[in-house]
Amino acid sequence: MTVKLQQDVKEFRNSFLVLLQSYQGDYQSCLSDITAAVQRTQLSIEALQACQSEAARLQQHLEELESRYHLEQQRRRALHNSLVELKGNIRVHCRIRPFWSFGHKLDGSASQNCTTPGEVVHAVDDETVLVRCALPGRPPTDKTYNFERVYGPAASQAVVFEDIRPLLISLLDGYNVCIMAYGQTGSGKSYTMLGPHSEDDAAALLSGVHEDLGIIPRAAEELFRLISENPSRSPKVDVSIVEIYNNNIFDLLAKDNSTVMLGAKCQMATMQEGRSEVPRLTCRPVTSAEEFVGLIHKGVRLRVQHPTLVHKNSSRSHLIVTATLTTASPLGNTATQSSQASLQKIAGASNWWITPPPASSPHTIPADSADHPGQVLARLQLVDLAGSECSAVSGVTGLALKETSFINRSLAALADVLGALSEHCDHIPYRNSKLTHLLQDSIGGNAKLLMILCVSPGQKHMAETLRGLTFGAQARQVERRAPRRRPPSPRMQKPGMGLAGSQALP
Ligand SMILES: Nc1ncnc2c1ncn2[C@@H]1O[C@H](COP(=O)(O)OP(=O)(O)OP(=O)(O)O)[C@@H](O)[C@H]1O
Repeated sequence: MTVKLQQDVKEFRNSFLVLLQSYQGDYQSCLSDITAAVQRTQLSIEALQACQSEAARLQQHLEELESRYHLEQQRRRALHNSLVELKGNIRVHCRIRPFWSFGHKLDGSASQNCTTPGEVVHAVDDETVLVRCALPGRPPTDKTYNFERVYGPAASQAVVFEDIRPLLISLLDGYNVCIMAYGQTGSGKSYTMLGPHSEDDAAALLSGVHEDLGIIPRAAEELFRLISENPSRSPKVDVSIVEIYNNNIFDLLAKDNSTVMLGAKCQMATMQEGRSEVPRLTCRPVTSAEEFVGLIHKGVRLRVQHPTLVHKNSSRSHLIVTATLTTASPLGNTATQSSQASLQKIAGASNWWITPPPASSPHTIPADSADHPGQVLARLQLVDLAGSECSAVSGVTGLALKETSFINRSLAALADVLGALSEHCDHIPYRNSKLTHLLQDSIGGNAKLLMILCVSPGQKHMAETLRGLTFGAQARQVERRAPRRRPPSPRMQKPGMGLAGSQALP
């Protein structure tokens, strides 16, 4: 019995030992698996860390490349601007207004730089516009247009004005400057130049919140800010406002009560030297941005506006605001031939803000009279053109149809003038329309001319949009004389009388 028990215990021990050995084998292989897995994990962590540091290196490299690219872009743009200036090209900026479905404004972000069905015009980058042309029965095609600057629908009034600011510095440097908004009806010209409309009062478009203000009130503010930076040579500023309605010129600042509805009708006259002028045009001196904007209020209230199917507050006339700057020349009316030579030198200097000579100098002249000889004169023209439109689309009839046809004819005359200029024709047909006749010196003369091409992004406006973009692209091709500073002329005309009257340096 005892022997049997001992035998059982021995067998149990043996089988236990076999079992234990097999578990030990499993344990060993498990352990080596775990060790291998840990090693693999460590390798992965190291690889991950290596990847992470490589990604950080690439990110840094990318940031460096991006900043170099932006720098290069800025340099390229500066070179392009110098080239444009040297060749006397017209600068064209294009602004795409927000998209409104069913002709109504979308609220908030819906219209901001994202694609909505029916929205066919896009800003690809800040120099390229893309139009997705989808005609029924044809595969969609993309057309691109390049301009000096392109603003998408989200661009604020402040961003648009930032690119205008240098032109005001040029104005105070003695250059004539013209900024003109062109585009289809309802494409945002008045919004860009003046600000948003008020339902009841057209002039209230200037009294909105500051961030909504357009180029004209901002330019008035900037002009007087720049003037205040150098009070010793404060120029005198005179403002005139005219509209061209049905190919007639109306003085919107005329006092005459009988003309209160439209302003006084004016004629153009050609002076002996061939300059075109509007005689007896009202010209008001202003001493602050508020006074300047006050006059614009007065003028805009008289401007002709009618609703069309496209646009409720459609401007039916071209509005031209002219600010004329008169200041004391650094040399006075006793200037001799040699002083005239230094005058030319000063006119060619990089900064117009020239410290006046000491009071004892024989060249010193009083700075406060517009008629005083030896004055430097520069002119700023701000133009809100009436909208180009297809009468079939805008739904106009009767008198409105007549207005539309005058608007379209004057814009066609503008296109003809630009076409003749770009082909360097001997005859430029400025006199085919009051608009081109009045703006002759700004378009073909020595002014720095910026055209702001406003476009609607919707499919239904595509034909007009393509026409406008083609017009803008052609305008960019026009090479005029390089803009010149006005020389301080010994006998300067009275400011404001000659809207188009400026003389180039010889
Ligand atoms: N960028 C913009 N952001 C917000 N609203 C805009 C913008 N552009 C235009 N609008 C609005 O669109 C409407 C039409 O614009 P606007 O009156 O400036 O067009 P227009 O081109 O001057 O038209 P018209 O030639 O018929 O006078 C207005 O209600 C204006 O406030």
